[in-house]
Amino acid sequence: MTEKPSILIVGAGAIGSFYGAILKKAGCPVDTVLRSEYEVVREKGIRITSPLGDLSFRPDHVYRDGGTPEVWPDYLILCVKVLPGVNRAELVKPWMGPNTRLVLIENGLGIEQELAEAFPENPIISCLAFIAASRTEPGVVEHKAYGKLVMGTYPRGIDEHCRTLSELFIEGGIKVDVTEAVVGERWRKCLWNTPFNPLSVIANGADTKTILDTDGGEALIRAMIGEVMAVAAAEGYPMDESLIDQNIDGTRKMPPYKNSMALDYLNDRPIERDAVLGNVVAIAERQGIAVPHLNTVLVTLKMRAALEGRA
Ligand SMILES: NC(=O)C1=CN([C@@H]2O[C@H](COP(=O)(O)OP(=O)(O)OC[C@H]3O[C@@H](n4cnc5c(N)ncnc54)[C@H](OP(=O)(O)O)[C@@H]3O)[C@@H](O)[C@H]2O)C=CC1
Ligand SMILES: CC(C)(CO)C(=O)C(=O)O
Repeated sequence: MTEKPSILIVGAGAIGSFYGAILKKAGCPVDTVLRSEYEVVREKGIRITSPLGDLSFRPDHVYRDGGTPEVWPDYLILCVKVLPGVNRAELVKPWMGPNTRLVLIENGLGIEQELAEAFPENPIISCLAFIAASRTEPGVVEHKAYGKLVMGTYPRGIDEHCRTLSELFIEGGIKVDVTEAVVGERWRKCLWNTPFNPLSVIANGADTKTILDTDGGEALIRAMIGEVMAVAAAEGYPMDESLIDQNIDGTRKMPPYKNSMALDYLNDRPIERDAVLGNVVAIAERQGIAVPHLNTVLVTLKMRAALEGRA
């Protein structure tokens, strides 16, 4: 049997724990770097309930944030929230070896560049997760549904490292689409996240059904998707208008759903406002594209943050 690549998860919350468990199922050695959950995971491992079965596992090594690795991992998978004030390059630096491939499973747009600049010699694989999962208590994750990954080499292409990792995820039991144009796929995913995630926060943690069924809600979402599309097109990623209907129809078919940003808001955690919305508005400004709905939502969220002392 050939030896499987070693994996190190930095940020083993809902997403890191779930995809770490999938790679563990595929036979990879999986280590984790933890902050607040270090003690509990060292003692009890990571517990994951899932429609795929019990995915609980014990990481081969549990490191504490600020530690140093015994060996460089083949793949470092970064799954922390993308937040202002969190320097992700500094966070992963102690764990990156000369041959480590850096894998991002995080939401947002324009989130790879700073890492590509910090680690110009290391291949970067960018992934989009289509999944409903949340941490319910320290070291415990509930995977509710879905789980597909879309992944590609950043900034474009599909290299051998990306191919190998995608095959391991598939072996572990999830669906994967590999793409030559992962940045375009980020824009496609933002058609959903950029309207729904921030709006759910303004609407006090509203789920998808409440957002779409409220008088004017669907129209607002459609307008916001249209604005994201216009910015994407200006950046060289034109998309078919039919994607607006597809996003609305697909969301209506799901049970009422609270996205990851709504859950962060409801649990009094910082939200990924700039990764998901602010960066899109900044690109729109650079491109000279008017995005009045996106801008209104962004400014409103900034006001809320100012009131909460988080600006
Ligand atoms: N949950 C979901 O359903 C989906 C999430 N996503 C995206 O996936 C990404 C991860 O989200 P999710 O897993 O839900 O977030 P979680 O909050 O569940 O997990 C983030 C993890 O990062 C850890 N972390 C933060 N800083 C450090 C540090 N310095 N050292 C070690 N660990 C650290 C946190 O630890 P601590 O507890 O100490 O803060 C936590 O375990 C986000 O970009 C999100 O938008 C995408 C699709 C769906
Ligand atoms: C698309 C969705 C809703 C789940 O994959 C997500 O990205 C989120 O919860 O932020």
